[in-house]
Amino acid sequence: MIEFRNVYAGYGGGDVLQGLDLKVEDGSITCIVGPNGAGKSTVLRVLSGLIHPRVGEVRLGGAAIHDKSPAAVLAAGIAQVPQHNALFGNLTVHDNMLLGGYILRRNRRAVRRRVDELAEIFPTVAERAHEKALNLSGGQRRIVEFARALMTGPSVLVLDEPTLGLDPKTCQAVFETTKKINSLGTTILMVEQNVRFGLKLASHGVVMERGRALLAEPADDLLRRPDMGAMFFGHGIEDPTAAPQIATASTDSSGA
Ligand SMILES: Nc1ncnc2c1ncn2[C@@H]1O[C@H](COP(=O)(O)OP(=O)(O)OP(=O)(O)O)[C@@H](O)[C@H]1O
Repeated sequence: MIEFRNVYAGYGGGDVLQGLDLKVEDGSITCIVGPNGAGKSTVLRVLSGLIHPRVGEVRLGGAAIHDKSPAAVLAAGIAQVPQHNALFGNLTVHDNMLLGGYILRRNRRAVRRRVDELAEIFPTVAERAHEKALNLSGGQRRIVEFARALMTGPSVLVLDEPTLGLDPKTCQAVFETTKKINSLGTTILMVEQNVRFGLKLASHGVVMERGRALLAEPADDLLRRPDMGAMFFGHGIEDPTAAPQIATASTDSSGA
């Protein structure tokens, strides 16, 4: 479990996080939503060791991580998928994957074995292995970015606004890839502007406002709250212009 306890943190001009308490259960997909400036991205920066809290603690599996460097946080098992365009376009998919592994390990054989494992899970990694990354479609690129972030074998994957600027088809690839990664045992913590997308994908939802967690509930319950859209986002969260339609096999067959 990841736990933020009474965290105050910011950028020098005052605290953005104002006594944040937050729990991310093992095995969950936890999505943080909230208005602009609520401090959502700051939570991720604190977690990844880019900012250290002025007050409070962040724990992973009971061990304090709030004073660690980004490299140490990665080594502890928390990996982040950059927002987008994170691949080296002129390198092949395979070489991009290798680079993801060399960050932590110099053992070439172990790194190659890990690429093979991930290529079994994500067919794109195998099928496009020798293609330059810049020749992939948006959805394929996202899949490779996610797969590469798994090269270090993290227990937690962090996604910062994974649908930002993406077309609906690529959003669908993000949706399915995230579900797959989670079903294989990786905990996901994400921040998402697209509230409907994020809460449909997540098992747990957290609503942040002014640097604190206002609500923390099962994501389905948050989605059903009639006051959510009006209270925090200025529009109904079922507004089709506010979110792409995400098709899931079990709940929705209307297509993306
Ligand atoms: N690098 C920075 N230096 C100084 N202030 C920052 C920096 N990054 C963010 N802030 C400020 O911290 C506050 C919270 O920003 P943060 O990015 O965490 O919010 P957010 O909830 O993710 O919002 P958004 O959806 O707009 O990204 C904002 O007032 C923002 O201006």
